[in-house]
Amino acid sequence: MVLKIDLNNVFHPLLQDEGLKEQDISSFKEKFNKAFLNLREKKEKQELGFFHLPYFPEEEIVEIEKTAQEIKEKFSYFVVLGIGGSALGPLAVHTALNNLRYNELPDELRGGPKFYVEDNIDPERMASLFKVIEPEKTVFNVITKSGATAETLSQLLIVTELLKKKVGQRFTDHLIFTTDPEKGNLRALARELGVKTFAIPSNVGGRFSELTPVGLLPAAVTGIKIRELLAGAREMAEKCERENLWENPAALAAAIHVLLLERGKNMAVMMPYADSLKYMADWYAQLLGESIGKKLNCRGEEVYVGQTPVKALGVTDQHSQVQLYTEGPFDKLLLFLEVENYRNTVVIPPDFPQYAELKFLGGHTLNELIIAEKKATEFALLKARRPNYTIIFPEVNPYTVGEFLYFLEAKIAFMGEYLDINAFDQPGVEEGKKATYALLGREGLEEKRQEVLRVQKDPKYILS
Ligand SMILES: O=P(O)(O)OC[C@H]1O[C@](O)(CO)[C@@H](O)[C@@H]1O
Repeated sequence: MVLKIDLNNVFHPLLQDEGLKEQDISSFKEKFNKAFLNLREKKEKQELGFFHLPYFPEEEIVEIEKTAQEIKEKFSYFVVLGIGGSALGPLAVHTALNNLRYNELPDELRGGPKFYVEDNIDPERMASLFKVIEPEKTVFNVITKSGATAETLSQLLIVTELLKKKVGQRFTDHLIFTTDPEKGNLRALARELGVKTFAIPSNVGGRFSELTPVGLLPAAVTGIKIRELLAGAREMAEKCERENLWENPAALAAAIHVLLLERGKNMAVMMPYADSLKYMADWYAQLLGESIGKKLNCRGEEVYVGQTPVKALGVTDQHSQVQLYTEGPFDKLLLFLEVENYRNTVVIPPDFPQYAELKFLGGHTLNELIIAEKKATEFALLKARRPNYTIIFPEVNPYTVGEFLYFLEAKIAFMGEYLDINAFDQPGVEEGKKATYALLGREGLEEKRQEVLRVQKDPKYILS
């Protein structure tokens, strides 16, 4: 059961000038050949580690599975502390593959301990976490690729104090670190404290790290078959090696995004028709936003390129955003996520004579209804000349999720090549990070602090 990618509604004649023609793809072949060779070279030189993740070393998988088993036996709560790529993947995969009400299930029906992903540092949220977990029965998985992210390290300080109060010097038994193999504060702390630590390969950036211990450990702890995830990613990796543009799913989808971006489709909506895939749109928003939103190209010229990610949920957002998608500006490319077989079936009862006007619904299932609504929306968008494409999950399972994650990562890598930008850095977030540290009084940043404080707020623009 493999993922299918339906591109009909990108090439459909009903789209008229808003869509693409097959010739557009043919004329893109030269760009593809160059991108393909560049990526192959980067892969061979071990510059882009995510390409190798589907072939994750067996001994590391065994170690993850062993640790996950120990956690399941000893702990009742597993809390991820991380942000961005260190949180969105674990959350998306958990939501996709575990019961949607996982934490509410009785112990015997859950695949592992109760699971929380704490990315934001909203104090109300953090305080509320401490009302539902028991620290002495909790393991905190601190995830940060750089080992230097202020949000995550603040959380580490907070839970360390809490743990010390509850379990004393054994607090390190309640911590697991996932970080760079060599660099960063967290790696140094791990050495000093002797905390169990997993490595994120140094050539894998945060937003491409879901198929490393970043995602694999939380998945294994909550009962997800991580070998299946990797097997799905492997199948997709092989497809993304194809040297023919029409047969290479990542390269073709990337070409479509770039061609349509050049024609003003500067927004990319992801709209899953499944609550289980809702957080995939959050994960993808970071992947697309941070990777493709760039001021400079690889030659240092100012290009200000990007495709703004928009998150939506079918059918919920049919009653919220779809009006805009069908009649608003012609600036969007939509990506639907469709599920052929949901893991549950709910029947709409047929025999309620007193509800005569509802007869057309009775006897169907919610499964039929949600699929019909997706197809109807897709049709309405097509008629309104809005290009869209669909990734079809025969079923949401570890294998198809593995395929999906890898497909989108490879697509982003191709987009970066086509656009001649570095899809693997994020210089635009550095100014804000530095200003935060300066405001908190970090040594050596006094000048920056003064610069931030000089940007005065004019009271006349503050209303109350
Ligand atoms: O995993 P880290 O290093 O803590 O970084 C968290 C996130 O911060 C960023 O560096 C910037 O937002 C992301 O790219 C990254 O996923």
